[in-house]
Amino acid sequence: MWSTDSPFGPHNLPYGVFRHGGRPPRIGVRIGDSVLDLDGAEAADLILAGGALRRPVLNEFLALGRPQWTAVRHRIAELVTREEHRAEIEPLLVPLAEVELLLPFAVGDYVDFYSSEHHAMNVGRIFRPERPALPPNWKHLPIGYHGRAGTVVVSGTPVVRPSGQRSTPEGPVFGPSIRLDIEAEVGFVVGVPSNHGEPVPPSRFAEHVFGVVLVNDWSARDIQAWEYQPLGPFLGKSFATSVSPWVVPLEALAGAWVPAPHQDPPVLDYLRDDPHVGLDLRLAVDWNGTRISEPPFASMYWTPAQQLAHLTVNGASLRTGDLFASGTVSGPEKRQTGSLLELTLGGAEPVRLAGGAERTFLEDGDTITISATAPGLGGTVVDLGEVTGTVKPAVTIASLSV
Ligand SMILES: O=C(O)/C=C/C(=O)CC(=O)CC(=O)O
Ligand SMILES: [Ca+2]
Ligand SMILES: [Mg+2]
Repeated sequence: MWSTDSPFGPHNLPYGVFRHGGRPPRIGVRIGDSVLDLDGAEAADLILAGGALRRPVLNEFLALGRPQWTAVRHRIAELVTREEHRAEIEPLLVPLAEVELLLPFAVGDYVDFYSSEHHAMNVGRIFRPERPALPPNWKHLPIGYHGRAGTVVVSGTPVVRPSGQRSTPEGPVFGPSIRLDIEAEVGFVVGVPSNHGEPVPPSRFAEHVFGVVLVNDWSARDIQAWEYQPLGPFLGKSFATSVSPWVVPLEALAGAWVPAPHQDPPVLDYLRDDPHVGLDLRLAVDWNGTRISEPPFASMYWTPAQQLAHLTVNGASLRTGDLFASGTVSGPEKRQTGSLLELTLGGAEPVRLAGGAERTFLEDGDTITISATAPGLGGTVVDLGEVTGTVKPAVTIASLSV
């Protein structure tokens, strides 16, 4: 049976969807280096969830709401910690190494925020050197945009280098991006929908949000810089957004809430959260195996509850499976930035990787892995797993049948 010594012990219990032995996708929960087959557990009446665990995605389970999430979590914890259940669950355990992990939920709407003050300052200086680094609205509302849910992919999915327009002194040219970048982010997964027309205040965050994934918001900086004004990110970010395969329930992060940075000027009433707290998630970014950055999520200026309140304040409704990402996580130090744009100062200062290779932006064949841990209750550690992706060469127009 498992103990909390493992960062994937019974205090974590993240949910995912896996394929094993040629069978259709099933919902499972990670425990240690195994996956507990929850489809099998519900079929055997070891867990009662009204059939929601016998589906190929988490959505029906996500829609059940917090009382049911808690009940199922307690039951799973019992099953994996009590000796009396060993014989029942042993046939339902699959080695992690033998499974393929799939996108765990059907993504509804996808929103990406811009909530790290350090990131916004850094990018502002690089993209708009002639203007104040922070736009005038930045400290009054969590800036965001609606992204492309259909290109959210699970960790491990190859990322094909996008082609598009970029600006040159001779005018715009078309071709594969030459400034392909990453953005290390944290994504929040909505379970319980809201009514169209009714804002969701910060106090109701935990009623609606089920849990957390890690996000890499791949970004083509050259395409982005040319296209984004005045409407915001479009093709420079819509080609792929990778998420980690394990959705870590908010309950597993109960020991990770910390006071969020003080907000000055004070925010408008609808954005006031009490307590004003963020999550102490410690991210790490590896480039071809070299650790290049350790972004601290606790430094985010806008909290997830404020982001949720803002994105619904106009009456926009939430749907099960909606994903809202925090925005790039960058701390105050250079080795804490969540994008290569920042780490290389806009491509001016290369990063040296193990083996001596120098990089500014991503080359074909490069692999980026974002991982994270959080403090758990009682001195434990909660592992959020990782989101990884390898860059594949651009598909050239000539190779397509037009
Ligand atoms: O400042 C800009 O024009 C652009 C900023 C970004 O690209 C960042 C973005 O996608 C939002 C974020 O991840 O923080
Ligand atoms: Ca982003
Ligand atoms: Mg994206």
